[in-house]
Amino acid sequence: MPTQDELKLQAAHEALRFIEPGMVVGLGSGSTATLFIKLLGEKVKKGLVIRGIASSEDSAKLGAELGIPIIDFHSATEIDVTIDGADEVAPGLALIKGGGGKLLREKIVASASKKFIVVADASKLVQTLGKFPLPIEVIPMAQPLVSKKLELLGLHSKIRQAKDGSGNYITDEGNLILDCGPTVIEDPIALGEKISAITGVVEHGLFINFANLALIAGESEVKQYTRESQIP
Ligand SMILES: O=C[C@H](O)[C@H](O)[C@H](O)COP(=O)(O)O
Repeated sequence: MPTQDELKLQAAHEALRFIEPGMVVGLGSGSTATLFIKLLGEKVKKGLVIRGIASSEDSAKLGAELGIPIIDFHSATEIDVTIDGADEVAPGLALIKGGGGKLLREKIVASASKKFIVVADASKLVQTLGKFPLPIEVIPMAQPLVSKKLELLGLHSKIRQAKDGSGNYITDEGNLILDCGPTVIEDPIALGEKISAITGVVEHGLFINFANLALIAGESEVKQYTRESQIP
């Protein structure tokens, strides 16, 4: 049986089929998107001409190291296709993202993308979002207020800590991440609107109506899911 890392690699590999010469490609963040960036870097070394817009400092650095020309929204305001990972993929291709803390720039990149393709292994498929704690990016000064208001929505939040033990995790934009739940998110659109209405919230990790396609690697194959697909 393939390992989870092997499955992630298979999904990332499948995404290469959607890249054409001359495209502006959105570079996602996280372990699966990183595998895709590495594969894309190999193609660029062999002569593929594309430009990348990165969804995090990490992905920008990696892309540049691999020889992918990294541009920003001053050079192009439209992205042909973005390849990114997800923490949960539910029916309708409703997603939770932000497990790696990059949700804000990821959502900006997704919002500028003509096509947004999720790459993941089958463990990310769920019927209902929320088992993975929902990440919310908040302005540091507002955190206690935001946490209190999230409680009123039934969301118990914790400030994310940096993995190296240096204290609070700080995003690329200098903010905090609150991880909320686990919970059961029956109506992600309604919940997203309520969270966004809290002053001090910068962005949340619910990505609804962003993804057009998901490439999900299971034991025997990489399956394509659209918004109409049943999630097994
Ligand atoms: O902030 C991180 C991103 O949203 C990632 O794309 C997400 O957490 C999935 O990451 P991974 O591919 O490592 O499971």
